[in-house]
Amino acid sequence: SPFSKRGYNATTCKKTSVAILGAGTAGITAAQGLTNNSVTDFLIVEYNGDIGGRVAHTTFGAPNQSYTVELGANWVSDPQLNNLDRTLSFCATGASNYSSLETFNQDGANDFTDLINEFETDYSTLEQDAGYILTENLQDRSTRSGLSLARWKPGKNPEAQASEWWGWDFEYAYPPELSSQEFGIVNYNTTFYQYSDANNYVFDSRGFNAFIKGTAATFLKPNDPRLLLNTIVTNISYSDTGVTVYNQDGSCIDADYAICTFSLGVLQNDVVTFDPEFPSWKQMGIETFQMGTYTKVFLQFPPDQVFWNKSTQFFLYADPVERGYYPIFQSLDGPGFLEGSGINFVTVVDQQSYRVESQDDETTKAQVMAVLRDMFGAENVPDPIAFMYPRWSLEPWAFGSYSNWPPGTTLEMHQNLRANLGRLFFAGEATSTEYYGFLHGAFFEGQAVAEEIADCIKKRTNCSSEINYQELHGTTPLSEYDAANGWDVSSFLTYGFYG
Ligand SMILES: Cc1cc2nc3c(=O)[nH]c(=O)nc-3n(C[C@H](O)[C@H](O)[C@H](O)COP(=O)(O)OP(=O)(O)OC[C@H]3O[C@@H](n4cnc5c(N)ncnc54)[C@H](O)[C@@H]3O)c2cc1C
Repeated sequence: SPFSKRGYNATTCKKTSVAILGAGTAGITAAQGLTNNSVTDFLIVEYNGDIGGRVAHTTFGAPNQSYTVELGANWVSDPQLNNLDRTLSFCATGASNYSSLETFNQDGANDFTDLINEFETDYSTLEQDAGYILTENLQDRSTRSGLSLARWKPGKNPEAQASEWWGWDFEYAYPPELSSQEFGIVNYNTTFYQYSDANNYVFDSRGFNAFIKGTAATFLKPNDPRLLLNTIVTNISYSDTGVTVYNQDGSCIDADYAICTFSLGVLQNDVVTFDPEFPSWKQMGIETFQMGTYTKVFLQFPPDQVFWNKSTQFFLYADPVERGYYPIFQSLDGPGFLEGSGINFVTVVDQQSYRVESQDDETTKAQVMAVLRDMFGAENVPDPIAFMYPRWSLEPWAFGSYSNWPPGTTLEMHQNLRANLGRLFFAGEATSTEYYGFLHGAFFEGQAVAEEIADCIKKRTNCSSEINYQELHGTTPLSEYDAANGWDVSSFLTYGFYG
């Protein structure tokens, strides 16, 4: 038997009907879904001391000038806001205006909005081609080749690269060469065309996860014994009749069913062992999808010495050497946001994130300050009074920020990531076919799995297995674009250019 199980005595395991592993968005909506279906015998097991997962915030700023800032998820679109939960509507948000943008290079202000416009025109062709790929069931390709076919060729032009980063990497946390054209476009369109292209930036002093806590409070009492915080799962044994969960503190849980909501990063890093080992179709699903990293580096300047235009939201920087080197600064000290805060933050993704997250604060601060002084003039930029950033790629309960769909990867492969193994089910942002990466992806997946399990419990029958593919094919037949494969949109023909 696996090492991690040595010393456990099965008779002392806590017994429950459903073990929910993780108290992030998917875990909490799963518990809500069970409750709504009269299944109240569940245990939620969470690594951290609080619920919320990757919707996480902290207090940032100099003494007496501190504010709540979001380390993880930050944006939510308007109708989504109401869809998710009513408590969300009371979160303070500001509308992000992506036209409120100034562009820079190493010599200061430099207007390259013509390149951004050019990218947007070619992106429309990319979208249209993605529609053909999907509806004609053609072979997928990378967004890089899709963009090249649409005549977008940034080459080594730093301003063109920055325009492209702003239009692609900023959303997916991966460059175009590592992203699927077909599903990347699906992902964007199902969110921003289906819901709304209004993207609201949350800056609520309670933190964005107030909505998850608000949701949890509708069915969990204060200190509810069903919520096991600070409990680290190390091994999960599963079969067609039940699941046993072993924790680092020596405790264990015997459950009829379990829902694993751990991030793709956690699954890929082998920090939790599964018994029996995953079959190859499952392992392939896990290893094929990608866990991205997106890092927000926060700076606070003396509020009376703010050196940027306070009516502008975004400041895009084109580095002459490295693509994606401190590319986007975002002001929180502006109308509708944290006015008077002096806070500005810069976002990096992918390889730049890994570099920033593995170096110390002082090194990163010196690099960011050098960029800001190139952009705004050394004489105008004072030293920051506060500096901080999270290290998502190193968090043992996340190992990254959110998932991405690689080029040439079929819906069948994604279904393998979603599908259950006996009584062990999976939910989270990465298992969402349309909304992977997004908070609402996790939200819907948690709910859907809960409904499925509640149904099995009520009918007193074994859950039938979710579909999986032992043999992967080059493409996915159109007939498989259905609910059984996680494809819930009524018709993709109504989106984008086919609308
Ligand atoms: C920097 C960043 C920016 C983002 N921006 C946005 C955005 O603007 N808009 C948007 O919609 N989405 C955004 N996201 C994505 C969004 O945060 C996620 O999609 C969503 O929060 C994922 O929820 P989940 O329930 O799937 O996973 P999680 O929130 O990761 O929940 C899983 C839970 O499992 C727990 N866990 C892990 N391992 C163990 C273990 N061994 N034992 C016990 N518990 C464990 C974790 O602690 C966690 O609480 C962003 C994410 C990051 C990190």
